[in-house]
Amino acid sequence: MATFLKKPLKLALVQLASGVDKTVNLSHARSKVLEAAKAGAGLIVLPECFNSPYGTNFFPKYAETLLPSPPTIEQSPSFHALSAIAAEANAYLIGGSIPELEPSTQKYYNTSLVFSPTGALIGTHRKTHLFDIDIPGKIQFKESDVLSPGNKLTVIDLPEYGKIGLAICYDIRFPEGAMIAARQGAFLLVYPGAFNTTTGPLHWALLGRARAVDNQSYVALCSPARDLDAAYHAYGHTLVADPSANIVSEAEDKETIIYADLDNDSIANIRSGIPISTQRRFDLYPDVSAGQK
Ligand SMILES: NC(=O)CC(=O)C(=O)O
Repeated sequence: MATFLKKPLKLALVQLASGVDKTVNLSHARSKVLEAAKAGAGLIVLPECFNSPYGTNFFPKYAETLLPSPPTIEQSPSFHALSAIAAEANAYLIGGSIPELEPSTQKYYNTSLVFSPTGALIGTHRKTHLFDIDIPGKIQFKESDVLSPGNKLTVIDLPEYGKIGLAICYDIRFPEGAMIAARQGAFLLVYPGAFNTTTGPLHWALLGRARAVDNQSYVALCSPARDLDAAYHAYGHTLVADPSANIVSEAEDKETIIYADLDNDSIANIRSGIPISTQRRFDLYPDVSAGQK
């Protein structure tokens, strides 16, 4: 039987309620991550923009400098908090995302930081597809007013478990990155995200299940809790889809932690029963994963 996930993994997704105070957000994230670790989670995920409100007017105010790495604590309190939390929890930690300012170019990014159980930085992802939408009478949002897009896809190796693909929110609407990660062996595709009360009911679970069925991998979507006093109303509904595209765990809109037990058999069985990964007709269409590393 093929191995994608080297040993069973308890995954925890923290649907965090964040506010305007970054220091409070960081210490609240710490307590929820430690709670998840106590429950046995080996990989813990925070939501998109977990240390700030979500909105283009907030990004410059909350942005931190991550390069050159490692930043000082003054340059990035969130980097240092996440590193310390991962080590204290003794778990892999995907730090949702934070607004980043790259000093040499003065460009802003929406960036995710991933830490090992020793607190070492093992990966970063800058949101590659910016959330620019206009649904008249419902929602207008233009991340590109402030943010620049990242220019790389991200696959990270968790040595004890295997590979994961990492992308942020709107990135999930573009299936190519997920397929590349899966074809490189990822057992899990993780999306810290903040859909809203218009696009969430329409597409959030559908996209999570779609990326799972396309790639026969686990998919994790981690949202902030909904705050009706905030300018942006996050959908919530943090969820995990299994490699057969069943939703195995899903939150409502309030703060909570959801868990899922991931195992290799669930991946290997569906891939052997419906072997789409070996049935592709690259003679009819290009192999989108060719040349990616
Ligand atoms: N917030 C996002 O990046 C994406 C989103 O809400 C959507 O695609 O819908």
